[in-house]
Amino acid sequence: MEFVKGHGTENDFVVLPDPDGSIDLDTDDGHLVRALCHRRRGIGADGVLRVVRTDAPVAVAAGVDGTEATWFMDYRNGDGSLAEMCGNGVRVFARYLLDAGLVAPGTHPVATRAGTRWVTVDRTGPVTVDMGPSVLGPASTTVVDGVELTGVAVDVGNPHLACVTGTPLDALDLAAPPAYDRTLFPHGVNVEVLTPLADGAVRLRVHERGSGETRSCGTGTVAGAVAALDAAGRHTGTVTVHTPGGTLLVGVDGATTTLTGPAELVAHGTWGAAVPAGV
Ligand SMILES: N[C@@H](CCC[C@H](N)C(=O)O)C(=O)O
Repeated sequence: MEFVKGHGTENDFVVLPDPDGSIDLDTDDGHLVRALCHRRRGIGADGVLRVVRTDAPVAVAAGVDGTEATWFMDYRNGDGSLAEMCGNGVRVFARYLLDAGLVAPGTHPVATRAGTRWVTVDRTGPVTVDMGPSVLGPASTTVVDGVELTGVAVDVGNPHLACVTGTPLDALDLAAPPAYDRTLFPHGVNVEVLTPLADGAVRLRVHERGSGETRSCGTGTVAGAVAALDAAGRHTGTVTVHTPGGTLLVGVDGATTTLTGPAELVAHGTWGAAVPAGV
């Protein structure tokens, strides 16, 4: 099985070219995905980006909208679970499409479980995705490393709880899944902790549903920017988001949000391993 390894601000992915959608990623609740993403026994990644044609049976069965897009980003978290969207992933996905000669430099639609996203990619430089509108929800609390934090629900196609806090970020242990309101987030949630907006910028860390603490999260970055603006009494603006893995730029206007940052492919190879038990 051919694979490509890529990352966006160190949020890393195994890219699986599978135009016909013939690779079985579903058996045993995503056993193959867990094996690929395992950092000791596999390739190692936060998630898998399967590259599938929108007219392939698995894409049709997933209910993706193939009217505009030729390619479906079938995203899986490192634990094998499905997620609706991945902001860094879709930028790496576009980098792969360009590198593989499947699209030309420019702006292209990519189908995701959260709908179509338009991604602008060139041979070099950052990749920008129109993330669509972010929807602010109610306030809610979480407990991170024994510290109770208040945040705001933000729907970026996938669920987030973004907590703007004065608590020093570096001291927090984000390895364990934070507690959250299961009524508000019945399908789980990604939890961001971030500093208040200062000089147009924030620092942000994240615990991702299905992947644990990651070095960056694109949808989380947008959720954090929207929450930081909201906390500052604003609903539009441009926010520079510093994550442990790098810096992203978020634009928020009345209609949509955009996410800009690096997206790189770093390796390609062949996965030939028998899928190990116990992952
Ligand atoms: N890292 C991604 C988000 C991946 C999905 C997330 N863990 C979820 O389950 O919703 C990003 O860059 O947005």
